[in-house]
Amino acid sequence: MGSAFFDEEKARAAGAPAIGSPVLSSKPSRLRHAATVQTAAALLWIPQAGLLAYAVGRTADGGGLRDVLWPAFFVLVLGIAKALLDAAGGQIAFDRARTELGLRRQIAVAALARRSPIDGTRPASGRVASILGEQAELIVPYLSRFLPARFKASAIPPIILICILPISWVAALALFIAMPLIPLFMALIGWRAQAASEKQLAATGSLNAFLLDRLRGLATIRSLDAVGLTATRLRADAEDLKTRTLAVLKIAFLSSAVLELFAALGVAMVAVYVGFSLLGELRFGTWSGKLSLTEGLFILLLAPAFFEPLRELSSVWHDRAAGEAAVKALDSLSDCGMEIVELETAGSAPRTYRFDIEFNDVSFRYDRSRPFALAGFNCLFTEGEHVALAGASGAGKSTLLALIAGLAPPLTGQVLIGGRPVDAGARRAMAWIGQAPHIFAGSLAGNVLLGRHRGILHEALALARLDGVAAAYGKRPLGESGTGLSGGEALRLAIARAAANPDIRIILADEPTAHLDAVTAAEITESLLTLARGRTLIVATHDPRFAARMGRRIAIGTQFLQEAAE
Ligand SMILES: Nc1ncnc2c1ncn2[C@@H]1O[C@H](COP(=O)(O)OP(=O)(O)OP(=O)(O)O)[C@@H](O)[C@H]1O
Repeated sequence: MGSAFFDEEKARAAGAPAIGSPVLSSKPSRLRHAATVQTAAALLWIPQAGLLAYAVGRTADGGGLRDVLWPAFFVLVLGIAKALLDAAGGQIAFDRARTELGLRRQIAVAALARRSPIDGTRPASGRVASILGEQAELIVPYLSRFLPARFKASAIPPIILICILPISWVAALALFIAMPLIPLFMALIGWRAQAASEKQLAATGSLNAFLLDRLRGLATIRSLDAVGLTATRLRADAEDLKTRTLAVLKIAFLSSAVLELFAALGVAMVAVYVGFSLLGELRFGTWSGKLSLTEGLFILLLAPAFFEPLRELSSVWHDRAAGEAAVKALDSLSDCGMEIVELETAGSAPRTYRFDIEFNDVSFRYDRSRPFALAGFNCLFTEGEHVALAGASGAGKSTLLALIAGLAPPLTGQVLIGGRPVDAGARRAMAWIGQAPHIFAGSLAGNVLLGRHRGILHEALALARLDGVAAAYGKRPLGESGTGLSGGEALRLAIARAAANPDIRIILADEPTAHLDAVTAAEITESLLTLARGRTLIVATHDPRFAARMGRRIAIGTQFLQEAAE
């Protein structure tokens, strides 16, 4: 089911990291290219500073216009090259980051699509929407800004140091002393920042999940006068999120303040040394006696550039914490849970043989802590049979239907359809009619056809006895989640959907007449029986009148199976 629209192998081949891989390490070469280009752009400041210092020095020594114009021209050319390189590097990094995000999202969506709808441990929809839509976006600044900034911060300061050292060992020493303090403090802060970001993202996810859940159940909340309580809980959650967001911001401000302090100290030390050297007060620290104006200016121009990459790293430091937390959150969506049966592509061609359904010694339980929902179950449903599954509530009737549909694999034993495990071909021939079918936003006809050809619409509506309702609605859209349709009409819509699919050979119905009045239940029964002519119909039901219309009745018990031919 899930793999029908996403090929994980393809995504991997395109460079997506494996599910659960905590670091974004796939195809790092393009990011390294981007970082190299941006580093080259930043390094162009060194010749620019040299040219500027030379021009000022020559002017001070009484040079003419010629000594200023040529350096000015080259400074301009280098400036243009620097801007172009910087823009190109930024674009490459951004493109790569968006591609990586897309692949990560695809993997998470594919993993979610594989999760069985009967898996109670599936992440809440609100949390999934928050992670996939909002939190995942934090990966882009992490990749496009933090990783290149880290590369620049590790490459540029040493190169500038190498340029300054031959002129003045004191200036180089001042920068060298200030440099390691910054990464040290950043690392200490970053360690706290990631934990804070993870907590903040978790709080965002759970607030979204809570909000979506309560919005869905707004009618229940109002009818049970629980609005106040819900609002109090929502306020508490929002307060919690506020506290966590402020904690993240506090760390972000702290890291900026620490960096600014050390950067300012470093530049100030160099400026004081250069100033006093030029005034002739200090006569040490160079390899060749006195510091000239050109040399002093060159050092002064390079000192802020020495700290610039570290400053940039600090400004994106928070992106790293948030990005890594987002990667973790996205990966958590790919955690293994109960998965639907793998639908092999080989079996995806329409099946032409008999659709007998066979249970061979099938056992199933939802998780280790629960008792078996089905234990050692053996049964054969021959094609075209109409079977009622009876049994006490919780006996395992819905579970049996779910196993036929391949919504989960059996723990032991086999479920075979036409002698083969459930595959795409068998799935295509199945219709599932539950008690509360999902109604999509849109018209009634659109909901019945689900993209199929309109030619079949009239017949499907007539079979489900839904033509009157359809005529009343016309092209008007149905209310959200089918508001405006009665329970019986929603069920008829589900029957019409099945009738609109000509490939249906097996109909699985889970208590279709529950909660309906006797007349509507009888109508639904008739529609289902008409739909099931020449097809297999397996119905889990507590309705004795419906069960009496079936060809066979099977009593399901947790520990036993009793079959009774009618
Ligand atoms: N998604 C689920 N996750 C965990 N346990 C489940 C899940 N669905 C059902 N169960 C448990 O499995 C057992 C069988 O449930 P099942 O829904 O198959 O019974 P049923 O016969 O269809 O019941 P009913 O007639 O009330 O619909 C029950 O103990 C139930 O609590």
